[in-house]
Amino acid sequence: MGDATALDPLWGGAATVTGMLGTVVVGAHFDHGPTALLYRLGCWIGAGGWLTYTLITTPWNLNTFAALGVGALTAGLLSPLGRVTPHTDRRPGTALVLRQNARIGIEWENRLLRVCRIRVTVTDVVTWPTGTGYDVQVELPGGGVTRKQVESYAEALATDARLPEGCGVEIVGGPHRGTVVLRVSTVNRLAQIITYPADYSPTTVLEPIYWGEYTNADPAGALVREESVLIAGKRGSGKTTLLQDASIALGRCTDNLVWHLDLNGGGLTQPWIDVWLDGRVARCPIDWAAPNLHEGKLMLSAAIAVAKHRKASYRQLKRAHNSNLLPVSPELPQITILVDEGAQAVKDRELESLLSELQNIGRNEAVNLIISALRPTSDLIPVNMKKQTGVRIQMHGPDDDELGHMFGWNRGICMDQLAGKGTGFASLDGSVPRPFRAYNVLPAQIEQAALIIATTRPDLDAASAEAAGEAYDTRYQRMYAAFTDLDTTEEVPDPYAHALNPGTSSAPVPARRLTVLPGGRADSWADPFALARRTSTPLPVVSAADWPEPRRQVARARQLHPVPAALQPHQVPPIVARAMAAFAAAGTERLHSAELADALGMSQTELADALRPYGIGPREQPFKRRGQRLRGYDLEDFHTAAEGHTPGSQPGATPGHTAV
Ligand SMILES: Nc1ncnc2c1ncn2[C@@H]1O[C@H](COP(=O)(O)OP(=O)(O)OP(=O)(O)O)[C@@H](O)[C@H]1O
Repeated sequence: MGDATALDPLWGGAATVTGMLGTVVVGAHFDHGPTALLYRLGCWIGAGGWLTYTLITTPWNLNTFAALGVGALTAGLLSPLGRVTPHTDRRPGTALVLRQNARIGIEWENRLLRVCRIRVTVTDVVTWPTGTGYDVQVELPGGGVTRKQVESYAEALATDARLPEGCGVEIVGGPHRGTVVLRVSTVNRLAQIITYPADYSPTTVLEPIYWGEYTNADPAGALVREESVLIAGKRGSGKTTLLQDASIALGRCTDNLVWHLDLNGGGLTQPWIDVWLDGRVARCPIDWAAPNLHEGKLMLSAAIAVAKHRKASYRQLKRAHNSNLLPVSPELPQITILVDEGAQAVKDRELESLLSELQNIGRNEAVNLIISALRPTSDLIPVNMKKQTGVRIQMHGPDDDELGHMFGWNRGICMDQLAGKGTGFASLDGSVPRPFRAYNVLPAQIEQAALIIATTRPDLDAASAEAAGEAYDTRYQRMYAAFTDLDTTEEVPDPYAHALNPGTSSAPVPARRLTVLPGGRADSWADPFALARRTSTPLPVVSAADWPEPRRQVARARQLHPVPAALQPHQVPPIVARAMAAFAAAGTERLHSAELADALGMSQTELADALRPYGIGPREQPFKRRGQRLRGYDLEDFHTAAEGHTPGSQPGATPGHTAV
């Protein structure tokens, strides 16, 4: 046939070799397995050999046709061998796992036998999507081996596995009590600083709030509708930063009010309320802040009064909702008191008993506590307070003992698993403590959040405000004085006294001097409200921006950000609040129309239509952003609308603005 076609028989050999090589390469790439590979190679050899032979001789005789027929028949009969089936790998145990994880499974079975003397079966190995570790699911043997036994070996297992510094093995429950999941981190994600995600959009306290990330990048947080939180850590370990994370997360909840109790001079609160003191927002983002002992007692007494009042007054509401738990809402918000440096607070016996009483009675009535302390020991946190706390957090420090004091002993955790400031262990309702990193948050970001939260946070329901009494009504005057470095014993002139009480002169407000009486249970000592009533004249509730400037340069800020004359309770329309959140997320005060529309998931026309009723429209003058000169929106217009809007009011169009 070679003569007839003028083809050299070498081409037959070349085609055979090329086909075989191709089969090997493709087979290796797709992991076809040895049987399929041998079958395919056999086919190439048979077909290639026949072709070469016929090129040398001729196909036109009975022998070559018989050989062709026998070859084709054999290939057909053996064809099932050439079928490619998905590759599986059977490991010791019952389950099938992917081949790259099989080795890990066998390693961990051997390790558990070596370190814990427990013969387990690995049933699954799942690599984390972040690539920073993996979960090993193991089946415990029968005969009384428990999860707790494995837990106590967590540190030894991490050492045996030669995990990098800062990485560890967490032992958590599996689908049933006979299984355990070992969460093995292989990259020290805790060593990476994570900033608070710039999302200040409205949310609810009925869902968990988040303050950081676990090692596998899951969000770290807790549901704080009912559970109180205890955060312990040495100085500089990141407690205040964590409380700031919680303040942002809770501030975003439209059914929660944040109160701060910081006896170290109010450092926790200051970055929040500067925007209010400077007159940039009409409402204080933090509903009440107590920077000293006297104010702290007023606050806690008011909180207890609210809780007791709610217990008695909202029975019908609970019945209507068929719920034992007070149904919180923007009209009936939870109050969460964040106490920075609780040790200072519990040094004072009266404050301590107020805190304890509130913690005992406030759960159902949605008056909750988040407390930080230097140590989780009974000298700094009363035993009962710790016992009543469902969410416990211990920040990083040099002493492993602190973990024992906080979570109990032999939990298989150690400080080596953490990575310094801002990292800690969190345990929710007695669960195995998990290492996490708290979001880092800097003052500029708190200010951004404060601008939004000042407009989206709820007001205390009227009934609770009445129960909280005069101390609550007049809190802003005292906060203003305390946070602008005014001496609270100084006389603060009241510019509204004359206007509100015609016929009287603009009398100065008497100094507030509260005497705190020592000793006894909360109900045995003097009512701080009565003291406050005796020593202070009631003042109207007004915006800080309307008060006389004390020692701050607020005039310039007021010129830049004029605020309405009086502080009126009002609600910000959701579209305005969402847009403000988009500005904050973008970290800018001006956004092009397309950018804002994209951020809100609307078309530009829909956006313009939605904002028009509030008098907001794109600015006439285009502005440059990211190299493009286009028309867009200015945050200032949203602030004006947010501050000016009251329910039922008819907002008019802002002069100078036109719709898209
Ligand atoms: N989550 C974090 N990420 C990165 N750095 C952090 C984090 N938390 C805290 N830090 C760093 O640690 C420093 C101290 O933090 P912070 O003031 O929150 O600690 P603290 O425990 O409240 O201290 P103190 O008890 O002295 O008030 C911060 O200035 C910051 O540099």
